[in-house]
Amino acid sequence: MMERLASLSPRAGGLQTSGSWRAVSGLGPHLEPSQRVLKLWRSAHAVCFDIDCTVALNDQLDLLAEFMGVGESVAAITNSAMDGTMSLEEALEKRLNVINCTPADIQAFLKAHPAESRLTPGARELIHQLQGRGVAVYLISGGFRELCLPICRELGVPPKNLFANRMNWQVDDDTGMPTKLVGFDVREPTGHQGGKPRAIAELRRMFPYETVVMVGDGITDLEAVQQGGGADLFVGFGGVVARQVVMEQADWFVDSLEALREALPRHRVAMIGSGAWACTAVKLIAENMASPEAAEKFDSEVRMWVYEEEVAGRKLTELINETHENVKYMPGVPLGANVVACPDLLQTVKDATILVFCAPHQFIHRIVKQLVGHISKDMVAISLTKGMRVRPDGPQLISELIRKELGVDCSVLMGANIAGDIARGELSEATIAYNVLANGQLLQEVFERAYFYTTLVPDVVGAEMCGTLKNIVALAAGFVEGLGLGPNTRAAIMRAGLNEMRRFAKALYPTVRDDTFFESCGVADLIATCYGGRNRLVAKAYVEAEVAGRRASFEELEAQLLGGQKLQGALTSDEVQEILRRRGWERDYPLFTTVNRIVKALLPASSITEYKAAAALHVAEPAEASADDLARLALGGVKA
Ligand SMILES: NC(=O)C1=CN([C@@H]2O[C@H](COP(=O)(O)OP(=O)(O)OC[C@H]3O[C@@H](n4cnc5c(N)ncnc54)[C@H](O)[C@@H]3O)[C@@H](O)[C@H]2O)C=CC1
Ligand SMILES: O=C(CO)COP(=O)(O)O
Repeated sequence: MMERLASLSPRAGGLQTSGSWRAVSGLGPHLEPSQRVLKLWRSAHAVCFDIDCTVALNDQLDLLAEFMGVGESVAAITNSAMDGTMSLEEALEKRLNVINCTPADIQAFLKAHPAESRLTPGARELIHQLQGRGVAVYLISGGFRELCLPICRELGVPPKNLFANRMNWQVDDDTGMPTKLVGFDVREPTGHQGGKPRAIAELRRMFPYETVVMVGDGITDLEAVQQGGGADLFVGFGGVVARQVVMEQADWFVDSLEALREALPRHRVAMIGSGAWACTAVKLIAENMASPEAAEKFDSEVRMWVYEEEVAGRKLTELINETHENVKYMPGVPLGANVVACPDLLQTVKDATILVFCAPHQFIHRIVKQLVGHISKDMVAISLTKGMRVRPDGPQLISELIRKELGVDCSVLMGANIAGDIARGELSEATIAYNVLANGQLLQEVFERAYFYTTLVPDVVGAEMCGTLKNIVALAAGFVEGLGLGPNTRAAIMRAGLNEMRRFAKALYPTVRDDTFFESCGVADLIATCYGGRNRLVAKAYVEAEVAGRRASFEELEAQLLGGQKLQGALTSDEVQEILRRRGWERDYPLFTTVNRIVKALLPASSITEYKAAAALHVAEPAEASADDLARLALGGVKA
């Protein structure tokens, strides 16, 4: 086919584009797409397909005519319309007159020619793949609904996305049943010249599609880019019939739908971070990307940015690439042979379409700054980092930072996700919070595993506030555990913590939804972290050291106990306290305030059980609380 097309020379002289709103792309045939064309195809928000001789192997009306024994005379009229030598209205009218069928004839025709036998090879797969990427697919046909609907259904396109003509029937006065074909409903845009651009303009009025592509074989499809408000790109299809005018004027001319499918980009995921959770998350992602079902949509390779360091005299990236294991942060867990560790941040994100941020929160700002100017605005970002930044003008969540600095949409994944347990395949759940539903759904495909359930919620800020603030409550839970107290006290502290989390989140961001606190990112993460996390572990050790008279700072304990992993709660406590202090809210959040006073060694850890009183004390910084206050607290003598 390609050889035949290549040998056809474009029509001599200028192309007829009378009244067109933009110049055609130049003399064709354009058998290879230009960069501009590829970009439009790959960024399409909606793709409109012609049916006859495009997604279907025949012209449906011609096939019906053949079935009715008037094939030749109707085919001649069809070709005149497709080549532009007869108006569409006139051709439709003439063809229907010649066919002159009854409803029973149509039923018999559909039975003799089931929709699946009429599909062009590759049509179903292409449409399925486009829909899987969140692209809206429409069928816009100059044919008739009666014949096109079964094709629409067979292709998985919702019937409401079909634009086509309707036959008019004479109705029997006695039975009320249709009996005889008497023309067509002229109110449908598709029954007229310029009907396809009009249908597209109507779609654009209803939906915010930035880029719309029309794919078809005929002159009426080409019109879609020649009139204002129509499509942005016209792909001529010559796999069934190659029409000279279409071949010459199409922005891109293909002879197989497979070529369009192959030109769709595959997503590529890059992970930024290589600690315990980053490694576990990359393992989940790599398992998904390596699966045969993902091959059409995703590149199997997942690059992981590693903050380079030496481990046993070797570079960590080299060790990971040799052993497929992060021997320092997640030893004994195979990450997947398709994970490639990379010490160069820009190299890691090159060609990526999905960026996963999972570095400890104190490093994110520096990382993001290095990425500015190297990230396409189409990139889909997600943050797994739990924490926030505090600037003089107020708090900034990590997703806000990413969105603002890089100009990309940023979702978050938060939940009860102790990294080591998930790495061993223990069932867990997570919340994916999105701003753009299509991005949330795409990210679900990236993360969801049989042992890792994900739920979508439309509250990014709420989910991220939950993930951030529960780290403070986990410190309180660790203090309680270190004091040797039982479940009642831990539950009391967790309940009070949840209450402060919710109030604080809503005070800062009134759009935060209460429901979010019942998702995995809310109460479930609070429970998991208060019973099993690193914040709890270090806080417990802090109390034990204090009780044993060997005071150790959080930094010392982090280094001693976590082997390079980072504690987020102590920093977050300082950051949140800064906001409370500036806004004069310290007494409204007594648990947060008391935890911070303990973290800063202004109060003993035992004051956690009297957090209301402890927060009400006047504790001036940097001077510590008075010896009297401390003594009273230690003895449990202070009342709220
Ligand atoms: N570990 C867990 O179970 C979970 C962690 N998270 C969150 O995920 C985020 C990342 O935590 P993990 O992956 O567990 O990391 P981690 O705490 O296990 O490891 C620390 C990471 O920081 C890197 N690092 C050290 N210095 C750095 C620097 N100057 N610049 C950049 N990176 C540097 C290290 O190379 C290492 O990859 C945190 O916000 C944490 O709260 C969320 C859910 C579960
Ligand atoms: O966020 C976590 C679990 O969901 C991990 O918490 P830690 O950092 O306290 O281990």
